[in-house]
Amino acid sequence: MTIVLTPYWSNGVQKLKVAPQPPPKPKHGLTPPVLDDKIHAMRCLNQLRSKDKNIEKYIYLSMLKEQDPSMFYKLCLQYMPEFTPIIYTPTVGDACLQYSHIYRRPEGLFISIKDKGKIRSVIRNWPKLDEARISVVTDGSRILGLGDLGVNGMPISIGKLSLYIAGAGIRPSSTIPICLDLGTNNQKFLDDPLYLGLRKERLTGPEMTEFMDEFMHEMSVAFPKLLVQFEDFSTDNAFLYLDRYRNKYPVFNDDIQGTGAVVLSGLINAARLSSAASGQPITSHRILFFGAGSAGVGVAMQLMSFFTLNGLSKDEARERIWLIDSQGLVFDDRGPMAEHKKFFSRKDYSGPPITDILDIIEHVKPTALLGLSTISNAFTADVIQAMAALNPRPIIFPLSNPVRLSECSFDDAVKHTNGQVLFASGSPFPAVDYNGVTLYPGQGNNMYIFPGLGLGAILARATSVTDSMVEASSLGLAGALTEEEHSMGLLYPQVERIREISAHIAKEVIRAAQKANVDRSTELRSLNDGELLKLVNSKMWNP
Ligand SMILES: O=C([O-])CC(=O)C(=O)O
Ligand SMILES: [Mg+2]
Repeated sequence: MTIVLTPYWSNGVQKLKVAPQPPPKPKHGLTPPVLDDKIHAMRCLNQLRSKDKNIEKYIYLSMLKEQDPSMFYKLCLQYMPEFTPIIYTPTVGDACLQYSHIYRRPEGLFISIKDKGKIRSVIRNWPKLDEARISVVTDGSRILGLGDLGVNGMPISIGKLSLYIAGAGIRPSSTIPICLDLGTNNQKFLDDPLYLGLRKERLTGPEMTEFMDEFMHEMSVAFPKLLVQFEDFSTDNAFLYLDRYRNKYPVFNDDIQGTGAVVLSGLINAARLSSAASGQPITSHRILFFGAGSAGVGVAMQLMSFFTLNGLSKDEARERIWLIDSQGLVFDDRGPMAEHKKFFSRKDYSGPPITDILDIIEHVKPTALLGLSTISNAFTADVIQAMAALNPRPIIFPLSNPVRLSECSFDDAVKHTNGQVLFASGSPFPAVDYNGVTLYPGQGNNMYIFPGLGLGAILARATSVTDSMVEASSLGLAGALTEEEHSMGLLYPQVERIREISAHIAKEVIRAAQKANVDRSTELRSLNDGELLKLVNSKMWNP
């Protein structure tokens, strides 16, 4: 069947597909005599590759994106494994650290605490109100593992949205990077004359919540079709805002839910291989988290469904998970603790605190060790060997970003497990040759999830992003591996296939939205799976 749908980027008035207008051709004589598109792509690539510092590459690509977005996204799609570490993790981390120094021209929307009470008028200054579909919003309070970077957090919103455009075909003009300036507690920035944000201690408490309430309300009024992705808020606020707004507006938190979904997906594929080697049932996995912040607990929550999908009750699932924070194993009798840790705090242990990770491994006997601590090299040779002694194929996921904060390298994980490790990291590591075999690391980064999850939520015009939609994105990703990728021992699909993967995830997310009755594009319900996938693909913008 064919149906005519409102394009997802239109304002709803227009019912037919609108072909975007190509930019006017420059007049004769105003461009060089020979300017071939393919050769120009090579020229751009050569310029990129001639820079020896990654931050220089980042700056070059930012300029290219501004001056020639079509070329930028074309190259980005064609050279995904080369581009993502520059426009995204890990180089985007350096771009954030240095933002106030490398800044050239404004990009995105800045809303500061000084705008409280008049946020509406600031939002109204955004040039493309009708087209907005997705916004990535940060307050810079916990950028990657780099801490409070204040208004220097803007590049993270920009980087995530570049991946929405490249990876899920969201139209560039439909994206809004936002950085909220609520001050910063980063003294180095406060002392820096070049710092671009307010010189003010970071706002907390009721005034901060009032600001956020006003912001979210005005966003929903100005952009009725907008999905909001919260990014890199400090742990407490990440949970607070997700909880506060998730039933009111279409929002999700990438660090809690996106990371949770991507790790669940990798764990599903890793656990199959690990259980095949050990002969133990899938439900017997024991998962130890090193790090109990927003990402750690978000992932732990999502991993519950790994067990419940395999038949365990919620209580049984919770008992398969252990947390380590800065004081060691998290258990009830240890004393007061942050609210978000309580759910997984162990009730079955009441001895003296266990603080050493090796002692905790000895006590828990985990099959999987997940790092979300931002403590570089916390998984020492001893730790990795202890995991290998317990498991024929240990699952080790050092997930902290950027790469220098990773709990261990792929190389070390391979070496200390005699090549048996099932590995995924948050940031990219190179492949390793071990005994004549090339082993590939997984990249358990939420970049596999958020483009497809967002696209699905946008196309379904979901009123909220339900847990079932997030879970669908995760299962969609886990199921997206090809035969060849399985035979290579991969836990995640190859990133070159991002568009295909995002389309598949989006389709699953739309189905989940329909089941949960949160879809407003109800006309999509009558499509069969093939038709729905085709429709998703047809909605993608191509450079
Ligand atoms: O941006 C990334 O690479 C993943 C992420 O959300 C984070 O580390 O906060
Ligand atoms: Mg993040």
